[in-house]
Amino acid sequence: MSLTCYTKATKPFQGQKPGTSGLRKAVKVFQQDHYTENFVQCILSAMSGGLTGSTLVVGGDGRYFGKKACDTIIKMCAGNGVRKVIVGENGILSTPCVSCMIRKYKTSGGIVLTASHNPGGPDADFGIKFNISNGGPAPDSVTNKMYEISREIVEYRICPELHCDISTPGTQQFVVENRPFTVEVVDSVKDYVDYMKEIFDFPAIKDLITGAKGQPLKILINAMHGVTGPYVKKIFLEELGASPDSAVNIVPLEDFGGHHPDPNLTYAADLVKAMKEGDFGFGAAFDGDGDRNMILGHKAFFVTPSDSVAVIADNTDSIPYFKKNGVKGLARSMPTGCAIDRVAEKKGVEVFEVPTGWKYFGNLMDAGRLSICGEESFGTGSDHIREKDGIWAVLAWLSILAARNTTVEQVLLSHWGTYGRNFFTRYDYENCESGPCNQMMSELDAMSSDPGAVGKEHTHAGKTYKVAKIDNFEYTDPIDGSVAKKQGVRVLMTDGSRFVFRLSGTGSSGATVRMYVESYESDPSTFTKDAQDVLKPLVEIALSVSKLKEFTGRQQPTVIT
Ligand SMILES: O=P(O)(O)OC[C@H]1O[C@H](O)[C@H](O)[C@@H](O)[C@@H]1O
Ligand SMILES: [Mg+2]
Repeated sequence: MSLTCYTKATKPFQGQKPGTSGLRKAVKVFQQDHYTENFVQCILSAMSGGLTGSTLVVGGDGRYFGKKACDTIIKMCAGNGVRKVIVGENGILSTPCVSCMIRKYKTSGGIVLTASHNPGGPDADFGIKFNISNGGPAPDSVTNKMYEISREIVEYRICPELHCDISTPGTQQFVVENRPFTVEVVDSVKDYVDYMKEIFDFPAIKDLITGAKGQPLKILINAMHGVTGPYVKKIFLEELGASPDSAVNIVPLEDFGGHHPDPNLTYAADLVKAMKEGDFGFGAAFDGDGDRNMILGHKAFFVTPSDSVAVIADNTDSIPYFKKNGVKGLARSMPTGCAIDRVAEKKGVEVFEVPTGWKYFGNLMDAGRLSICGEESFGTGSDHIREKDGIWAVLAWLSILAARNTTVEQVLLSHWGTYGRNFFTRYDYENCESGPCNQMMSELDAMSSDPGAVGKEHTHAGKTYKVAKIDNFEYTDPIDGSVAKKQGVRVLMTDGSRFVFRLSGTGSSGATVRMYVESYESDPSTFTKDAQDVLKPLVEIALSVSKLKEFTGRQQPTVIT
């Protein structure tokens, strides 16, 4: 029997503009009649190359509304002439896994159902993101096209009679308007786990964890009730032989147990506490969709994401993938601490500074100029896929510990001994009023064209910094020449210290201000100092230059990293 498709009349919704990582809004917004359908139609209509004969990967982090959205997407793919949809069992696929599968099966792209690290549940957030055929988030050219379409949309195509069961792996064949249409429900973890086994030396990591060659390394992995739970279970417990108490919160929940599934010192406080109290040598947490990670050592020794990527880049000889493919270039997002730049210099490879957002790394990777990159926002990854990858980062760290037979803290101390330490901190002011924050940003922006601001000295608690340059970061992609403007105001000091202000692109309501502060120290006696103490004078100067407290009305940040 051939199923019938329908063209449904609709009207544009305001604000269907994909942000840094897709369209993120409250679940209630997505639940409005036609809202989700409109946006899915925009994705499908914006796909270059057309849909006939195409295959798409669909899956997400298991948050509330994910299954409903999967069902809608499958029906609309059928209605729009897509040939095949590959969907994770129960709609579950981590973001790195979607990227991996798009590349492995050479599909036209994929749709990821996640609001990443934002809370989930009926009163929380949902999100839809489109990834292109290289496996990475759609670039601005594509998301702008989606947005243009969303402003003029009058109809969408759907096959409402198509009922498919995504709860068990297997292939389901349909005939839709006399065309074949296939839905393949796949095991959520298999392709990803197979790939990790190619990239890393699993037996070496297993020896480390089980103590085959000495003391076992006790690890504690906290999946924060996000999508990584099944991946953690398979990889760390089953493949690498970690004991059952090594993994917690590994059952994905639609509301992440009511928490923010965000691996930082505030929202992953239970991991920090357990690491402080227990005798674990290594701890890690991931965000809702599995692309972010936080790494901790014994007694909750904190590895900043900016240092984490630099350490991985410095130790590629511990990872078979890089031994095989070499390291072509390194990169970080602009606000990320500059530790990796020093590694690139020593290794004699290119280093790139891109705007915030993983999508900016994709072209460089596709052009064979970038192997390892990271962001201060707990994102670390490589050109093995086109998303950042939390579990990959943990396996990279465990590979380094296995090869060097040492601790997390010792790895950092020896890294700083070689390169010096880039002290880094980030202050977040979440959910502020948008108007005053925009005003603050435009006043900061105005300073970049004020010649009087450069050369000015700022002093706090006996420390003086002299402004060398102020700009609003602009990036020209070396591969396709596209330009991203106004990516954050940077105040650069003559000694290489700096602070940066930008507004978050991932919040779902109000404005979140991010302030990033960094200073470089080469004196070994400073290396073990607390970053907050070392950076305090510059933090105070940044607060006073920006008049942040006046604009936001906030005396304290919501989160300090
Ligand atoms: O815009 P923000 O809230 O600072 O978030 C920035 C981050 O958002 C997501 O996680 C993106 O995948 C990252 O690439 C980006 O760094
Ligand atoms: Mg994420």
